Amino acid sequence: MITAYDVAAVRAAEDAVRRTLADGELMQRAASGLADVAAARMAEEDAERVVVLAGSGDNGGDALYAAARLAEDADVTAVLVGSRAHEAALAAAQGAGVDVLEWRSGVSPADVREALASAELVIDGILGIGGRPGLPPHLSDVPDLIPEDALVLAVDLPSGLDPAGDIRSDAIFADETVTFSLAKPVHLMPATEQAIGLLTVLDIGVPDPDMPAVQRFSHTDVAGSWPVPAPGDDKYSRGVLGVITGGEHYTGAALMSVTAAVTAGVGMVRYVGPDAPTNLLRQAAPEAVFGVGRVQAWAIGSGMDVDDASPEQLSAARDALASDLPVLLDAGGLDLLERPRSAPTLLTPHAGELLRLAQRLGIGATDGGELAADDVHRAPTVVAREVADRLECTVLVKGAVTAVVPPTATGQPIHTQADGPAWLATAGSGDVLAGVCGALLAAGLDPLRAGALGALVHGVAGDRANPGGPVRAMDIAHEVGRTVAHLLRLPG
Ligand SMILES: NC(=O)C1=CN([C@@H]2O[C@H](COP(=O)(O)OP(=O)(O)OC[C@H]3O[C@@H](n4cnc5c(N)ncnc54)[C@H](OP(=O)(O)O)[C@@H]3O)[C@@H](O)[C@H]2O)[C@@H](O)CC1
Ligand SMILES: Nc1ncnc2c1ncn2[C@@H]1O[C@H](COP(=O)(O)OP(=O)(O)O)[C@@H](O)[C@H]1O
Repeated sequence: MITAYDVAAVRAAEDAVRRTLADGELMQRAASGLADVAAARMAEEDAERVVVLAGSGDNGGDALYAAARLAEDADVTAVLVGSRAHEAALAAAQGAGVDVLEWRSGVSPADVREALASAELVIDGILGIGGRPGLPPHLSDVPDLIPEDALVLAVDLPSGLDPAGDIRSDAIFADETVTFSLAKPVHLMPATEQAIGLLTVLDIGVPDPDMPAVQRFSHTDVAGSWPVPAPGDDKYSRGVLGVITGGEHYTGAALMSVTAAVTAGVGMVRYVGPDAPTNLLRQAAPEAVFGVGRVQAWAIGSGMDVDDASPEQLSAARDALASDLPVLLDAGGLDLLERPRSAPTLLTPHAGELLRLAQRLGIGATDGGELAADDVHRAPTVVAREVADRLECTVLVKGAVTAVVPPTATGQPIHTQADGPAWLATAGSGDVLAGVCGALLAAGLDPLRAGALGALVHGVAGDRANPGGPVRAMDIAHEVGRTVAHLLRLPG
């Protein structure tokens, strides 16, 4: 399990350790680890010219101490970009022969532009966990001044990112981020992760706080979490999933969700839908049985328009929502949930569906205006959290980084997964995800685990279905069973 802790918990853990150490020792550990990583990358890339961007806080201090260490073997320039600089670290850098330039405000000075233009490695120590989202205004063109082929190493986090990972903002994009002992939400959240690059966590001796803020399953966690049948199991004890998806128009959604549930290893699927998808399924997914019956969980709504759904589908969906069984709601099914349920409930919207759902619930933008697509794009997990709190259910927001957000009152961490290639953005891919997560709900997993493990397996299956190339949704569905077998075999 990969785990991240919120900034307040990280600071408290660091403070507790710092009190037991000599003054400045923790920063020395951070700087020395950072310099080792930088030196290793320079050796790999045959790079000699380093530019260190150093801000006002301790993040700049880490970067300047690392600059001092690197100056023994490389040509190092430090650019002071904040209103102040960490005094002792600056003195160390100067003492080691680092060339120091200043860019404290206004447009970039010519000597800074020149240094950056010839940099082979740029160390970004402008802002760390004390940063507010967005680059300081005078530094907004820093990303454009860094040469395309220079390696960018961020200290703790790429400057400009929201340390809490809630809000998307202008930031430096790193090839690698070196953080210290503990990952923070910024490293794992959908609004920020894409700027992190490779994440390297260096141990500087800070122990894990009690409560994580974000968790992520690794591939090797699947073996301990996936429902594996025991000799005494039968198809009913393994879990029957009721599937109410597709319709006369979106027949394929029924096929993809049912196929994925079957290949994910559900005990049995009962499909409820009109003639066209039913006839298709009789041919293409003969494992399914048809009509309402006893189930352990429901997956409702993929490719199902509430205005167009069959009366049998609508009545089965309403009965499911009124029952005490776990329910997954996707796509059109999201329109059916009007109030909190007492049973486990997992919503699986993409960004557009999340916007529609939030608007229907009267959730506004932070400035008090009407919520718009851009608000969801900027802060997907913040909107998902509002929906989760109001409907007392778990909300899985799909994307390159998929986040599974429980209601605040549960005190559970958010889960995020980023296991699949962008080729997964293809019609029907979400229907497959609904089938996999539904199978896990039917097996008795809670919505948070069902959503996170489902997203992991869906992503890995998408990759394995055609490594490095395009993938069609049905191929993801067909790959799910083999993917589960592959993941279950991984050594722990
Ligand atoms: N804690 C530990 O034990 C260890 C910590 N370590 C390191 O310390 C780092 C945290 O250091 P930190 O707390 O000094 O915060 P940091 O991010 O460097 O500077 C924030 C300052 O910048 C400013 N500012 C903020 N946002 C801004 C913006 N958008 N635009 C413009 N200015 C902005 C703001 O100043 P203000 O504007 O409020 O006056 C604030 O004071 C951490 O990431 C890690 O690298 C390691 O050494 C290991 C041990
Ligand atoms: N850029 C991306 N990288 C990786 N996965 C993605 C990306 N974009 C979308 N996905 C995944 O593809 C699936 C798309 O689901 P969805 O939008 O509901 O498609 P549909 O409604 O056509 O079935 C989701 O699982 C999502 O996480």
